[in-house]
Amino acid sequence: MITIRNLHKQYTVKDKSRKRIVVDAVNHISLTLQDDTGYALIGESGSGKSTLAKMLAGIETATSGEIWLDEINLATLKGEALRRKRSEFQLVLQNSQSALDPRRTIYHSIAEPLRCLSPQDTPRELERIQELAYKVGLPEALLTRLPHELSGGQQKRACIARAISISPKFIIFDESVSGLDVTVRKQILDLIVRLKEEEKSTFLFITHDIDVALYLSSNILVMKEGSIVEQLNNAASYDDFQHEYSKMLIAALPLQSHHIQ
Ligand SMILES: Nc1ncnc2c1ncn2[C@@H]1O[C@H](COP(=O)(O)OP(=O)(O)OP(=O)(O)O)[C@@H](O)[C@H]1O
Repeated sequence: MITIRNLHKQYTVKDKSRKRIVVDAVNHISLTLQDDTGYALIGESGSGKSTLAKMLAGIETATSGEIWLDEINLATLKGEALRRKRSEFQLVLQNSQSALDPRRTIYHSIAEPLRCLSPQDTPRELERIQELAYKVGLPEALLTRLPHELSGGQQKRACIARAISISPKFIIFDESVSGLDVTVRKQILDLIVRLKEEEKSTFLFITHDIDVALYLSSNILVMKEGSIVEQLNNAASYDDFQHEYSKMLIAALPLQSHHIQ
């Protein structure tokens, strides 16, 4: 179980007149994410979704507040213990190309977390990487290629294989299907739905697209100006959203809403 307690993130930025102002990107959020459960987090651009994801993934430090994994407050860990617990949080970013080392093969990128956490002998590692490639629908022949030799969808599959390689407790997908064409986007969404069933991980899927959120999960969190304004546990359609802001997001959808087919 992941427990977020009063998590806060402030950035200091300069406004137009170069005066320093403080932005509350994430504003005292408290939240519990259950094991082996899928969640979708939606909100407009600038609502703080990525900042929350980065704090969960350990890329950003919180200004205040706590993140607990089961009975452990991550802030109390150091060194190897922290590295091990941190590896339980894997992040799949929107831009796969920047997430994969451009000079190393796809095999190497997928194997990296495994090598860091639990090095295995070469035949066992090879077997595991082949198994992961199969799981995410990545042809084995692509493992020896460099990232730029793969399509956007294939790169995404490689990033997902990397994230699940060490069977983490928690996987965060940050806008992970943005920028893919409609058909490829659907394939990756279906892959994520399947993996959610197969893997014993908690999934948090971050998107600004309410249709994508509904397609992926019935547990939906709505974020506005750094706060979670609505949390649904059995969402099945637009009608389930009650908060004014959620309704505004739905009203702002194009008339011919792009339900995922
Ligand atoms: N490194 C940073 N320095 C200063 N301000 C930042 C930084 N990162 C984010 N912010 C600000 O924090 C707020 C939340 O940004 P964040 O990227 O978390 O939103 P988001 O909901 O993920 O948006 P998007 O959907 O566009 O990615 C915004 O006002 C943003 O300008």
